[in-house]
Amino acid sequence: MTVGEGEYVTIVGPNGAGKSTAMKSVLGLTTYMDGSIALNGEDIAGTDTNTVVSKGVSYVPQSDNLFSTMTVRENLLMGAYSLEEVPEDRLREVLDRFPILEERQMQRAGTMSGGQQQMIAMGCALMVDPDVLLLDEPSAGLAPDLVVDMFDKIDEINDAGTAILMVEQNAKEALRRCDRGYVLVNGENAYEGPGTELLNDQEVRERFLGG
Ligand SMILES: Nc1ncnc2c1ncn2[C@@H]1O[C@H](COP(=O)(O)OP(=O)(O)OP(=O)(O)O)[C@@H](O)[C@H]1O
Repeated sequence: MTVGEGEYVTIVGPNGAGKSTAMKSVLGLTTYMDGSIALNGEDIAGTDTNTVVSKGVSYVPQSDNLFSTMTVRENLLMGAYSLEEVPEDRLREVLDRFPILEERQMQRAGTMSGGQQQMIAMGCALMVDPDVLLLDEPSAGLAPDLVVDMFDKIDEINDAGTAILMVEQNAKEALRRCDRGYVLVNGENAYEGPGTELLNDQEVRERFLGG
């Protein structure tokens, strides 16, 4: 799989295909037996997570992606934990990107709605101003109208220049929004191509998109 500069790439596929594992492998959060991982041409296989983040890759896990007893502001500052200094201007940019987080800065993260919690997690990941943002099922568990808001937010982040690699169960919407997509099956790329091409491919539709 590749993600180009500023590109928006989606991975879809059945449960257990290895989508989350692929992301965790990039971040050094799991072990793997084969394959290679490169960032800007540099081999980063086996690199520890902090170093991968410092090289411009950030990640929002599917669950357990925030500190529920800490405030929104504290959570965002934790996103910058790996940096030597808390970048005040970056905090400002993240709060501007998510106005609800600015309003609720002093609220405990665990008391906020599912959609808002997902925004906190995304805000945390953006604190390091990543070149590539990895998102594992950002729309999981959200009400349909919030799903649209979430995808709009991701579009905005991508439009601002951050490349996106996103795993999504909401496959049709994800493929509609992205530049390119992969359909992962049993740990292998079964199909790949521009999102709209996959969306219109009859075989992909029948096998993975519910017709
Ligand atoms: N290439 C692989 N080789 C061996 N085991 C793998 C591989 N990819 C994934 N697995 C194992 O398969 C299981 C499911 O993988 P993973 O959670 O990445 O799937 P997923 O596509 O993200 O599924 P879900 O949609 O349910 O989250 C995990 O236990 C993982 O360790």
